[in-house]
Amino acid sequence: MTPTRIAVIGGSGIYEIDGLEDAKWVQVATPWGKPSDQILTGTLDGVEMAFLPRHGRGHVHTPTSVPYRANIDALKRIGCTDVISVSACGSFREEMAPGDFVIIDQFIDRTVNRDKTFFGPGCVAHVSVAHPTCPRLSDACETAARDAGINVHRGGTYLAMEGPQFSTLAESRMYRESWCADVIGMTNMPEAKLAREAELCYASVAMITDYDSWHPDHGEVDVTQIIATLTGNADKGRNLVARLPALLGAERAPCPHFCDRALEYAIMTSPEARDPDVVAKLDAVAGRMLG
Ligand SMILES: CSC[C@H]1O[C@H](OP(=O)(O)O)[C@H](O)[C@@H]1O
Ligand SMILES: Nc1ncnc2[nH]cnc12
Repeated sequence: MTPTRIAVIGGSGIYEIDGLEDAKWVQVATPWGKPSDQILTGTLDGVEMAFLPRHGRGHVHTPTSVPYRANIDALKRIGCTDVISVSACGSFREEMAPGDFVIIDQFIDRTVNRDKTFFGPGCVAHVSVAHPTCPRLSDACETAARDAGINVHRGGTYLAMEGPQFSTLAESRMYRESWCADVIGMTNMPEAKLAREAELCYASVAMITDYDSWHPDHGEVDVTQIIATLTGNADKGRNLVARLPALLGAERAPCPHFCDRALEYAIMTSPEARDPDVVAKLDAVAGRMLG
């Protein structure tokens, strides 16, 4: 058993969480630059917590400029074991209505302008992301959502687009009808891939804010409307997060889905061929395998 530390990455409209004991904002330096913001640390029901606002307080980062590698490295570096992403998303399904939550289990990565791996020349690794989210952590999120009285859907495919513009009507229809995506957002990729490389359990909670542009009875996507929906549902998100420590516990057994051992057979570069500078940057993310 090892100590649990639950990280919450808050998306648009979520820039802090309340109720933490011994709460303090800490700056974490990483070899990948500065994270989006300081990290709010503390405990909740006796469990270590960490909160990072993805876009920074005041919403300074675009979906493209979010320093995804620094964020995941910083969370790993301070001992986080589980990462829960909370994100605003558009819906491609009539039944996934604004105000509902979806526990995501698949992604289609359409982002093109982001650093997607910690590895590179001098230390090459290939992890599997066939199942990019952790079922154990997703179970806890689903239970927390149901107990909080949230209308929650278990399972859904998240289309990650580059943005920052919303989709055209033709794109929206294609993602929905041909690609069978369920929700759309701009940030969960490469975040989920990097969490897997860092051997962190990752779950994604999508808060539906709109119907994107495909829906004949709803207009174009509009940020004001998105923020109004988010604000109206902020209590639900807070309630869900508050229930996680009791569900996950202060001590954790190894992940039955191997998220915390994802690098076990992934590193290809032989020890004598590894670049020491590249290896040094991987101290937090892959120290278990390279140290
Ligand atoms: C404010 S609407 C578009 C913006 O909201 C979502 O951000 P996040 O996933 O961090 O909640 C979406 O991905 C876009 O970045
Ligand atoms: N329709 C949408 N498309 C992309 N990102 C979003 N975030 C919230 N709604 C969105």
